[in-house]
Amino acid sequence: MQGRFHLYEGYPIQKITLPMRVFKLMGVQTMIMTNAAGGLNQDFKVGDVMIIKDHINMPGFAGVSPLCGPNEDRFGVRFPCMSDAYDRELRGLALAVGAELGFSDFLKEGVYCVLGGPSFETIAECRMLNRLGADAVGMSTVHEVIVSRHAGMRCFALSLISNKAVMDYDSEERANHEEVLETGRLRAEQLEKLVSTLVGRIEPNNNAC
Ligand SMILES: O=P(O)(O)O[C@H]1O[C@H](CO)[C@@H](O)[C@H]1O
Ligand code: HPA
Repeated sequence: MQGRFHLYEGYPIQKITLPMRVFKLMGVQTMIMTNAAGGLNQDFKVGDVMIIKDHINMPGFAGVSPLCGPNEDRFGVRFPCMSDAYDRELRGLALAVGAELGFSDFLKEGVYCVLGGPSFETIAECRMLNRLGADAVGMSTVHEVIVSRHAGMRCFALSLISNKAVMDYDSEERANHEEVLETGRLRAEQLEKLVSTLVGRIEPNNNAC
């Protein structure tokens, strides 16, 4: 996909995730997703690339899920498991490929938390999310992962740490979209190399539904 839809754009969550079901019907077995995210983990630097190992679905806590409504049995079960949402094998492969490409310095692993946006987080919210176990925060991806997993596709996702979440009341830093876009431009070529090399190494998913 060239870009994606977001909750904050006003789309119903089922429309945001419709492309995943289209991919499933096209025979796609593995979903690779990328996003830009604010770094909550104090060890992360702007420009780091975080392999997502798990997520915290904040909108889900409030009953906002792309799977709300009658279950589409054609795609998956009513109550899909999410404890293995981000494929362990693909995460390992990405770390290995990243090391081969000399990217280990900026390749990390962590937990992504999705919020609705479009406002960036307050300082208190960033502190809370970090204490809850999130390493990065953003406004996308998790809904797509949930629908992909429901449909039995494997998921792999990367967050580019485009900015550091502001955690300190004395800080002069302010989250802004220009910085997000600029960091994206700086890492674009390396991210492309990482993803294309990874794709070349992925074996077909023989366990796919
Ligand atoms: O998650 P993606 O779409 O990469 O973009 C992230 O960057 C934008 C904010 O700068 C938001 O859309 C947020 O979700
Ligand atoms: N917060 C939420 N979403 C984001 C951020 C952030 O700091 N950076 C990029 N997307």
